[in-house]
Amino acid sequence: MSEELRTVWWEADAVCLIDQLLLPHEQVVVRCTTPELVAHAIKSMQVRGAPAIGCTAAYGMALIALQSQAETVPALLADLEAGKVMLDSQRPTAVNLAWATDRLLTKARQLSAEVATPQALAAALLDEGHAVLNEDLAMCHAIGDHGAPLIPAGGRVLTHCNAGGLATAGYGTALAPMRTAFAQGRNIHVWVDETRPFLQGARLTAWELHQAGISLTLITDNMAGYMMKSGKVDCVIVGADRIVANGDTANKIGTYSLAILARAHNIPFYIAAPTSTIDLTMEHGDLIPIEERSEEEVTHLGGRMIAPVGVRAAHPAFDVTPAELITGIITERGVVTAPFAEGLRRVKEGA
Ligand SMILES: CSC[C@H]1O[C@H](OP(=O)(O)O)[C@H](O)[C@@H]1O
Repeated sequence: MSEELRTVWWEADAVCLIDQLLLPHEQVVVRCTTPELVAHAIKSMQVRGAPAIGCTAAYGMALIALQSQAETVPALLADLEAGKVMLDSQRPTAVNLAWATDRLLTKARQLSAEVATPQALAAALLDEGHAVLNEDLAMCHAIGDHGAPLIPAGGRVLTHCNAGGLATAGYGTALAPMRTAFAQGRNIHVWVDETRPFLQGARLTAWELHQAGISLTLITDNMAGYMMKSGKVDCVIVGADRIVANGDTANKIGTYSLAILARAHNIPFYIAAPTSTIDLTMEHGDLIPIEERSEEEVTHLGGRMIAPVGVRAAHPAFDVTPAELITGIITERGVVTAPFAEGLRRVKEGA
């Protein structure tokens, strides 16, 4: 199997990441040498996917500390508070962004009484950024271990968007069960939704699975129901951007439709996500902020206008799947099934 993918990493005083806007035909590394470049990478989706955004933002906070001109620790804390506001504002739906900036700011406050200089605090925050990344990698593999046995004997999994290594530090969430089952020698086939309008499936998931040697078929989003009705899908596994206390889950636009189709065809529908994607502060899915992205991402394809000039387009980038349509939520601490509230609290609190 190809060398394990790395999506975001720290190197030579910069947050480095694969420019996902250029995949699959170009593999270009972006070096974010300033917090503003980190913010741009998140907003523009050079890096995307909830856990990958979280890892990037964690290093973004460390970069803010390392480049701060603060002469005292309290002044550095003020810079970090402002930096959190700036980074959190780049994208609203994936909870991992605010989770990561909050973790780094909380760490800074905890250490502020112990460290003597802003430089010492900055060094400690870089270590925390490394911890976030390494924990994410471990969580992805654990999700693979818990998720692989859930793939039915037929091994035919439909997935949506990209919740693979490119959406995490590496290895992936929704793709982790397929990667792990494949590594265990199982016969796996993945139906990959292209995922209009940003084409994360066609450009990123297809690239990842092809690189890993895992069998796949690319389909347009409107083929999913046909494949299910034709008996070609054994289960659905998708990622998540925010899972709230009752199990309602925000994920890429089109996920809700898949959940309805899966229920209609009695096909198991799984969410795969690390516990960092669980947000117990929100009671239900109606509270999840849904990002509206530019109309041009719908009216244009590959930089070329596909709609008539002057035509408006809607572009909600996510939708919410109600908990009652979800068979199970695969986390690094095990699989949570209905009733979700107690199980999500258990895995989130690490019990
Ligand atoms: C493992 S999180 C992946 C998640 O993020 C994607 O959204 P985007 O590409 O806009 O960042 C999509 O919802 C994926 O399921």
